[in-house]
This record gives sequence, C-alpha cells and structure tokens, in this order.
Amino acid sequence: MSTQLTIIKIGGNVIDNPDALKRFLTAFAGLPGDKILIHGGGKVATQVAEKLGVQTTMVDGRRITDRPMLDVVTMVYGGLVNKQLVAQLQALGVNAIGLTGADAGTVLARKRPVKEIDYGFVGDVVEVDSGQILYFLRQGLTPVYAPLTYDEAGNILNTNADTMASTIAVDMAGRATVSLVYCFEKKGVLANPDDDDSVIGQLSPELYAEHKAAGTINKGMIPKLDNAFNALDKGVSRVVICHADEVAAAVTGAGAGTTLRLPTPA
Ligand SMILES: Nc1ncnc2c1ncn2[C@@H]1O[C@H](COP(=O)(O)OP(=O)(O)O)[C@@H](O)[C@H]1O
Ligand SMILES: CC(=O)N[C@@H](CCC(=O)OP(=O)(O)O)C(=O)O
Repeated sequence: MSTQLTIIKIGGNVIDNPDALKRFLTAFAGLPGDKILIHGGGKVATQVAEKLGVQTTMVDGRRITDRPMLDVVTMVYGGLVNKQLVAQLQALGVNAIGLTGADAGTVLARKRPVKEIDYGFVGDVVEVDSGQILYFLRQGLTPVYAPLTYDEAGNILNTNADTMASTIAVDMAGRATVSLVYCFEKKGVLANPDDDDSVIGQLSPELYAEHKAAGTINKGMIPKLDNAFNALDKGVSRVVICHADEVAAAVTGAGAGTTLRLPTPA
C-alpha cells in the first residue's frame, strides 16, 4: 500500500439523510489512495429501538446499552447501516468490505467497568490489529467499520464511532501517514452554534478549552473533539472536522472545516 492513508468517520445525521449520504459516498468513492470508512448511526438505532419499544438513554454522549439495546445496535450498525453502505460503495466502484471490530479480530475491547454509571455492553478499545487491516488494504479492499467491538468473553460491544475512528487511526499511524476526517452535518466546529458560518479554521487545545468553558462547544462535539485531539497527540498527521459535502477538500488540505492543532509550545 501507499504510505498515505485516509480515515473518514461519517456521523449519524448524514447516514439518516439519503441525499446527503449519496453525495458523501460519491465523494468518498472519488478519494485517491487507501482509505477506511468508519460509520456511526446513532440516530437510526434510536429510531429502530423506539419502534421495538426499547428505550434510549444517553449519558455523556454514550448510549446505555443493556441486552435489548445491544441486540438493536448489533442489528442496526452491523447489519442495516453497514451493509447498505457497502452495497452503495460497491455500486460506486469501491470494493468495500463491511466489518465490525469482531471481524478478523481487528478491534478488541473491554466492557466498560461500572463506576457511577453502568453503561452495559459498551466497549472501551484495548487493541487494534493494524496488521490485519493493512492486509485488507493490500488486497485492494476498503474496510467499512461499524461501531461495534468484541471482548475476550465473546460479547459484541457497542463503541462510540468517533472513538472507533480515533483508535483505528492511532494504530494505523504506526504503519502509514494517516489523515483522519470527521464528517458531519455542520461546516466544522462553530464559534457560535447559532451561526452555521462561524467555522473555527484552526482549533488548538487552548482555544477548545476556552470554548468548552464558555459553553459554545458542547454536547456531542465534546467527545468528538476529545477523540480527535487524542488522535493528533498520538501520531495521526492531520485531523479535520468538516461538513460531509466537503470531504474531498478536507482530504486535499484545501482548507475545509476545522483543522486541529497541537498545543502551542510554551
Ligand atoms: N461548537 C459547535 N460546533 C458544531 N457543532 C456543535 C458545537 N457544539 C455542539 N455541537 C453539536 O455537536 C453535534 C455533533 O456531535 P454528534 O451528534 O455526536 O455528531 P455525529 O453525528 O458526527 O456523531 C452537532 O450536531 C452539534 O449539534
Ligand atoms: C457507546 C455508544 O454510544 N455508541 C454509539 C455508536 C454509534 C455512534 O457513535 O453513532 P454517531 O456517530 O452517529 O453518533 C451509539 O450507540 O450511539
């Protein structure tokens, strides 16, 4: 494989919008070189759970995953969403292979220990088999990961898709120059959540802390940015957060969205 690898994470609001998803997948198919897609799908899981009478509870951006909810997310992420994405990518000429972390033993996790909160079957990533993922890439395949992992006891576990993307990117960074792009439905990290054009071009940890304290960066953006800064800190070359329509520009470095910066040296 080439030494450049692009890892893209696509969020649940885009997955839930067929037109936006089609545009994104078409752009993804056109990206040059080796690539990996990691998808969320939280919104679809919540909708399906409701239809099945399973109640959704989120704490700090993580889904409380009891046994009935585990069945829902396994069906939705590992089945419905993953296979629809793979089929659409195949039609666009991408030889996609749909995976969970359990497949080929690529993303091993541990059930999150119960402290104040019992998250149930939520997995914290322990180990990524980047050699195996590299093998898929060398076969000309494009891995498409669902946000599911497994543990040594044989459980399938629910893992936040932003975390899945960041941990895979960090491990692959030992084998390639990795760019990680988080795509969602806004133009980037916004300085004012009510103004869709107030994109922060470059975000340092210091500026992030200021916006977090002021409450202008909140909710799902906090775990996303924690994961994104963690990736940059641990060897991923470039991390960008952008609109799904701007994925191609983000990959070429054309200035789309928000680019993360390491701390300013003292
Ligand atoms: N400053 C901010 N800029 C952009 N989005 C923000 C900001 N603060 C909070 N958010 C929220 O974070 C959400 C993205 O997080 P999340 O829903 O977890 O995304 P994803 O669907 O990609 O997993 C946005 O939809 C937005 O509502
Ligand atoms: C443990 C946990 O919270 N897992 C997430 C996995 C899906 C996800 O992250 O989807 P988005 O990227 O669309 O938010 C969940 O079930 O919501």
